[in-house]
Amino acid sequence: MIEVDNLTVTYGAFTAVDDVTFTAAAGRVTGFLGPNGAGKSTTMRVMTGLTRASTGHALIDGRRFADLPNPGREVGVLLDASAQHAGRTGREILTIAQRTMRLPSNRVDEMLDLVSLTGAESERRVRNYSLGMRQRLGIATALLGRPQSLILDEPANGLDPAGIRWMRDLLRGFADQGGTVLLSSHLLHEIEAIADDIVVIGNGRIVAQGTKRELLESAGTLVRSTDPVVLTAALRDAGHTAQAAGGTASTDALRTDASTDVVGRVALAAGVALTELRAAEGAGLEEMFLELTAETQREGAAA
Ligand SMILES: Nc1ncnc2c1ncn2[C@@H]1O[C@H](COP(=O)(O)OP(=O)(O)OP(=O)(O)O)[C@@H](O)[C@H]1O
Repeated sequence: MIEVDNLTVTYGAFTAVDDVTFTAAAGRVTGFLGPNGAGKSTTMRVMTGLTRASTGHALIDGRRFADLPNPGREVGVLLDASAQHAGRTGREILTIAQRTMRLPSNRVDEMLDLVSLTGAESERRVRNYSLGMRQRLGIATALLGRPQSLILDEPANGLDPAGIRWMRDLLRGFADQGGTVLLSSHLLHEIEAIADDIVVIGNGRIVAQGTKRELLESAGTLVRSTDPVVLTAALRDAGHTAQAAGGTASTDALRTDASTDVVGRVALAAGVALTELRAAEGAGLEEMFLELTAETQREGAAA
């Protein structure tokens, strides 16, 4: 289990992480989702002892990373796949990690097999690896010490579709065996496809968290009509929320907390023809994410 309690990180006058609290539970995949610059990497750097918390703390199975006697055996970390020593081969990098963690030497070949790096590829210098190969090597390094927890920053970055599927299955299997997986992404569909629990961060603050199901249910109903202005007013008069879906005014789609049958009745009474009516779940997490982070997005801020 990974616990983050009231974590704040400031750089001078700038607050990169602002009183963040969440838990990534054992046996579950927790997706840490947010736009660029939201504070995901900074939070993960605190978890792994690379950045100091200004206040609050992050614990891995009840202990700070710095207090773990052999950290690689407790928590597998992949923060930046390109940060590996470019002049070493993949095999050398794994072998050094294997020795540092005092693991049996056959773990290196086991991990190379697991991440599908061939013998020839493992002898190639990392500077000649593709980004996807670096990610695979990074995941191999993270898993080497049979840790109970994984902390992965944008692990799908650079993987092709088959690689993304492979990683998803790997992390699912890890969680199903009781492991804790925390992975960050700004790729909403990736998180939606893999996560059990989701923590959404924007401008250093948690803007939503819960199980994927809860967050999708809270997405409400999506409705398109011939007259969104009249329908918005009618829904609000009936005591419901109604706003442009996706946080923009340039669409005829509305999101409301009213159920689909209520929307149908309100629209009929208001004389508005509906062109689409469905649970917003089908629209996926993306709209909710855009809406939740509209104020914190760079594009949103510039608009
Ligand atoms: N050492 C530092 N000094 C000053 N500001 C920093 C430092 N490290 C990070 N920041 C700032 O903190 C904010 C959060 O950055 P962070 O890397 O945690 O975001 P992120 O959510 O991981 O974004 P991305 O998806 O782009 O990787 C950014 O505005 C960043 O510029």
